[in-house]
Amino acid sequence: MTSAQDIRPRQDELAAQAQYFSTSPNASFHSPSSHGSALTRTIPLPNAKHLKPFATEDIKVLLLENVNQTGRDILSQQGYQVEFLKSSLPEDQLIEKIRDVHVIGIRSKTKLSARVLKEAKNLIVIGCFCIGTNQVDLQYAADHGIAVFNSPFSNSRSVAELVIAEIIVLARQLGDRSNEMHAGTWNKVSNGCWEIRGKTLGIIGYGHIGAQLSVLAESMGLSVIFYDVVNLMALGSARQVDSMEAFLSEADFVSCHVPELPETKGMIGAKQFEQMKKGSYLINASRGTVVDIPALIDAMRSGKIAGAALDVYPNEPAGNGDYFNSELNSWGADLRSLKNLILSPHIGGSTEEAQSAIGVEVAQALTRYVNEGTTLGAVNLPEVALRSLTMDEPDHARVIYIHQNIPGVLRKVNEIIGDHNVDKQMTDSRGDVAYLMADISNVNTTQIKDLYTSLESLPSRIQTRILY
Ligand SMILES: NC(=O)C1=CN([C@@H]2O[C@H](COP(=O)(O)OP(=O)(O)OC[C@H]3O[C@@H](n4cnc5c(N)ncnc54)[C@H](O)[C@@H]3O)[C@@H](O)[C@H]2O)C=CC1
Ligand SMILES: O=C(O)C(=O)COP(=O)(O)O
Repeated sequence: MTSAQDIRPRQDELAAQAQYFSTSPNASFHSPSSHGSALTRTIPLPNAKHLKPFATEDIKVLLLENVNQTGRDILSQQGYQVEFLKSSLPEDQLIEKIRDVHVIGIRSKTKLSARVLKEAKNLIVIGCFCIGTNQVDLQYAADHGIAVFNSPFSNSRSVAELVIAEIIVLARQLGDRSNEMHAGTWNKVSNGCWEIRGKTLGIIGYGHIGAQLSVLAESMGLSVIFYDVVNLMALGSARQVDSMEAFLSEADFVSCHVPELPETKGMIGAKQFEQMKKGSYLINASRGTVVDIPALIDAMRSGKIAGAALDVYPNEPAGNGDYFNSELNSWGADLRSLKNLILSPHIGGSTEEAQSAIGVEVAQALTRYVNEGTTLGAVNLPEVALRSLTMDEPDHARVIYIHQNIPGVLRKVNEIIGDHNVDKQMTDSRGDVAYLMADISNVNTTQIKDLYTSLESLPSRIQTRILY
């Protein structure tokens, strides 16, 4: 039986490893072949039940934006050092903190730009505890061997349910009536208030959220049409409309569910409001940049649009209690003055169910990546996995080699590892970056160090890790 003590490396082993790897190349982070030495430390863990590449207590994790307790627990139980903050950080503070950490967990607010990631010398993986990954420079991360994971659908239902609520609230001007009652005014009206039965909901972006919304809306008597750049199977009686103009002219409610992309920025602007039905409604719970807010304000003031619900904004405050101000957004005050406009603080995915599931899903992906190198579900690297290495055999090692996707690399890598018995190997590429994982046997510690040095010296190298 292996005791908990057995799976920790001895202090003298740690010291020897640290010394060995402190001599590894440590040039500037700009070069793909120059990640910090902490990434490539190989700590032997004989008899460990699960493969652990580092002394787990060396792994530093920074969690921002109030990541759910479920995720915090999973990471802490690994023995990692977990620092948890409730809000996001201003860029200068983020840069200070990110320098140190191997793992960062964020939600939709924290921008991990190339400028920030350039400072992240020890970072091997980013967990987006949300769906969207537009806040991360995915290409920069891939080019530097930093994997990015997200939770592709754990909060989709929560968003769809919120939108259903908003459709009814807008149709009945319920937000305004509630505000009036809070202010002490009784204002019983039916003018401009409608049932949703028989009306048409137009969904832009028929992905995970759009499709959930479609099913819920039909069950409440709405007809559903959708617009998407991809030809998709319509659920129930929903119908895809190919032209945006035809789509907009038919819908009573338009709800946006596209990712933030160059093509979706400002996709609903003055021209699109012009094409919408008079008295129709707009809902945006996707990303703040998708809707041109000054154009929305104009369309609502003119009476073209009878109501709108916004959950997301081009600039969002860093944390709870912060002022949703007009200094950040010149139109902030104008928005707050409009009638039948629901403003919510980016809560589409904020339910207990969604956050708890996301915490588990992303924390597990991070743990698998750190401990085993598995990239299944990564959004910016090729997806590679091998069945678990049996640690009962101490002469086994797992080689993880992230490299530029150029001709001749595999031949060179296999020349290096080919002196040993390669039990299994998998390699895949995505754009300019390739990921190789190989389990080798009949290899001792000295040979592993030689392997590491040889792999590091290849010009194609982005990152080498050897787990044993
Ligand atoms: N308010 C909130 O709290 C939340 C917001 N979101 C946002 O919602 C977005 C959508 O989420 P999912 O449905 O999971 O994404 P998804 O990737 O499953 O679906 C997006 C759909 O949009 C389509 N699309 C892409 N570009 C388009 C374009 N130019 N025109 C028309 N359609 C286009 C895609 O083909 C796809 O079918 C996320 O990217 C995220 O930004 C997600 C979760 C929570
Ligand atoms: O999942 C997403 O993409 C969201 O927009 C939800 O973001 P949040 O986790 O609430 O910051």
